[in-house]
Amino acid sequence: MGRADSVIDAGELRGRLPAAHEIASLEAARAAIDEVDAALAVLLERRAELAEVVQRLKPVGGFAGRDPHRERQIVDAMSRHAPGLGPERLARIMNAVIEAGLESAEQATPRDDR
Ligand SMILES: O=C(O)C(=O)C[C@]1(C(=O)O)C=C[C@@H](O)C=C1
Repeated sequence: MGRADSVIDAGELRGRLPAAHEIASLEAARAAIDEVDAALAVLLERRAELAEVVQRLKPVGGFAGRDPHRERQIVDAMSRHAPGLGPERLARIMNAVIEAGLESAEQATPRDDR
């Protein structure tokens, strides 16, 4: 499902992650969560770095240049990989992720036009 030149194939990643239904103890479930969260942290940080680049390239970056259409596209695309979570929850999660990225970009490269 990933692009040919993609370094992260979402389908392949799903297969390598701990399978929830195979976990029976609290300790094992928390250990699996810790593992997933470590990967999530790496991905979230990289995503914020990429979003920062976008802010520098866009004619109007930061919160002032927020693009609801693009954000809907992101959630729709992600929904296909996370049908169990559902688009509404995913939209709330991604709203927080996007806002954190914009805040982080603002700190890294403060703009004087907002
Ligand atoms: O794609 C953009 O235009 C961005 O600024 C990046 C991004 C994102 O974090 O993905 C951030 C804010 C926009 O509202 C939409 C998407």
